[in-house]
Amino acid sequence: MIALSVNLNKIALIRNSRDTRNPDIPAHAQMCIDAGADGITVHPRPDQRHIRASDCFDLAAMLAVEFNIEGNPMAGPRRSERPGVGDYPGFMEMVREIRPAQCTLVPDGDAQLTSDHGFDLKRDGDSVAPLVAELKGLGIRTSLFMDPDPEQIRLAAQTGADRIELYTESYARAFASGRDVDTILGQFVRAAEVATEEGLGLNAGHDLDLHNLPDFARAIPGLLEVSIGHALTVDAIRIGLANTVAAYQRALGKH
Ligand SMILES: CC(=O)[C@@H](O)[C@H](O)COP(=O)(O)O
Ligand SMILES: NCC(=O)COP(=O)(O)O
Repeated sequence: MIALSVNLNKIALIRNSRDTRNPDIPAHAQMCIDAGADGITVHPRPDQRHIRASDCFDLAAMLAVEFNIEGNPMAGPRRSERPGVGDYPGFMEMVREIRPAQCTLVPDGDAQLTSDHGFDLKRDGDSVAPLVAELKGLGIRTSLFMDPDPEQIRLAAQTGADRIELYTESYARAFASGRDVDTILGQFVRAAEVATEEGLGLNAGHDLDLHNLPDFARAIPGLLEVSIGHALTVDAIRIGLANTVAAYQRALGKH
């Protein structure tokens, strides 16, 4: 069965628009879990635009499901610019202390609007591999955010990573446009096959939604987990959180 890990970034974005604890991130996580979510994902960025370091510690203290923390392993400490908000301690510093079930390394720069590319391990493999080794040494399942590029995925296996997360925006865009869907989906099927050949577990995420998820879930061999936040949050506003989580579980083939 493919696990659904709900990403809480956009809930935190709403919370940050006021000096408030509403929505309360741990309480919202619990509602997702009560509605059937298999895990919780957050992406604490250095500017703390949405998920803050404090949210990660609050969630770690209460979650009874898998906790997946995503982020750039090279992101160092950053002083908070907002009164009452603690500083960002650095991504690896935070993960070392929290030791989540899974850590997904994402090569995001500070100026990016959102995650928009996977690792280039031809260039960065030598710097990523020691970080993977350290995280695995801490008992943390380690995943790398990757484009559906077989050569890069083979390099991901050489870093010692446990899993990769396929960056699915190209599929989501093709699905929305109706153009080249089979070709693009075929790229993801091949990427999944290579991941399995290399002994890598397979996750996927970014811009997945209720429309494009069923075909993706049916087509991709060995898919273990999807992490979904943006579209899921919008759907929850439209049809309610419990209905939304149930709808995404159905879209994954669970009834
Ligand atoms: C890595 C990825 O694709 C998403 O998990 C990421 O968390 C999206 O970040 P934003 O929610 O900041 O757009
Ligand atoms: N890793 C993908 C994720 O956690 C959420 O991405 P999105 O659904 O917000 O695009």
